[in-house]
Amino acid sequence: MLYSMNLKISGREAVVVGGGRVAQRKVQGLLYAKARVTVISPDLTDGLLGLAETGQIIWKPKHFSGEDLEGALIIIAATNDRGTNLSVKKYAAATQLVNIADDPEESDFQVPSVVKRGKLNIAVSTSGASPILAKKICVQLEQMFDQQYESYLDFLASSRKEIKATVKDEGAKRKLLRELANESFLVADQREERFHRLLEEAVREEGR
Ligand SMILES: C[C@@]1(CC(=O)O)C2=NC(=C\c3[nH]c(c(CCC(=O)O)c3CC(=O)O)Cc3[nH]c(c(CC(=O)O)c3CCC(=O)O)/C=C3\N/C(=C\2)[C@@H](CCC(=O)O)[C@]3(C)CC(=O)O)/[C@H]1CCC(=O)O
Ligand SMILES: NC(=O)c1ccc[n+]([C@@H]2O[C@H](COP(=O)([O-])OP(=O)(O)OC[C@H]3O[C@@H](n4cnc5c(N)ncnc54)[C@H](O)[C@@H]3O)[C@@H](O)[C@H]2O)c1
Repeated sequence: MLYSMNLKISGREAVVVGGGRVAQRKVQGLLYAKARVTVISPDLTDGLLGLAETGQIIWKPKHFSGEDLEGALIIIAATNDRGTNLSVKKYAAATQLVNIADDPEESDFQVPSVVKRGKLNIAVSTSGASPILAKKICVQLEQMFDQQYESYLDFLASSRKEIKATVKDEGAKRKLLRELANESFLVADQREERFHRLLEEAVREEGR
């Protein structure tokens, strides 16, 4: 069974072995999360070459060897050579997290398909059964959770902060937080005013 978590990898070292289409997709995800990415491969896709030329990734133009993994938290083996991919796993320390592009069973983690709406992050995994289905489900979720969720989550984050700072009573706090998760707050129109009215009411009740 897989354990789901959202890793904070900003500033951490990631090594990607291979410079093809799959490597490029994984590198884009790692850069989005602000990891420091090094790619080990004799060649690169045009996309990866652009990232190397602009200093967004470090490129070591060579075939893989064990010392390439030093200092990495996350390692992705994405070459088209099965023997190389398996030897990446063999050379990695037990404390390093390895993903093997052609071997879900031997991987320490699998990369899910993801829908991002600002702070909302929906990850879908089929545990390697069908990455294509995972993608398809995400396309459906994109319809269900549209663009307005981005500002909705910003609103929820800031109002939650305000509630935690102002309301002392745990019951009243929970009631307010539940209320904001109500669909009627999804639409931006007048939600700030509505929220502040509810907040004032809760504070007034507490003062009685
Ligand atoms: C979700 C996504 C994330 C990402 O890679 O970023 C992802 N694969 C995506 C796409 C995709 N994968 C494949 C095709 C070509 C299909 C075709 O056309 O033939 C396409 C489509 C394309 O490339 O466009 C084929 C494939 N995939 C794996 C193998 C090896 C094997 O299974 O042995 C093979 C070759 C054998 C085969 O064909 O089955 C293995 C894995 N792929 C996973 C994730 C992990 C399981 C996730 C899960 O189960 O949910 C896992 C286990 C490991 C990992 O990579 O972490 C991403 C969608 C991105 C998005 O959402 O936009
Ligand atoms: N996990 C996934 O999402 C997924 C999706 C599709 C395919 N795959 C599998 O991933 C693998 C890679 O697919 P691709 O389309 O990116 O292949 P690709 O042929 O486009 O790229 C392979 C890259 O690996 C490099 N490489 C080969 N041997 C190397 C070595 N010894 N050291 C360093 N780099 C080396 C090549 O130079 C090339 O840059 C394939 O095995 C494929 O079956 C995985």
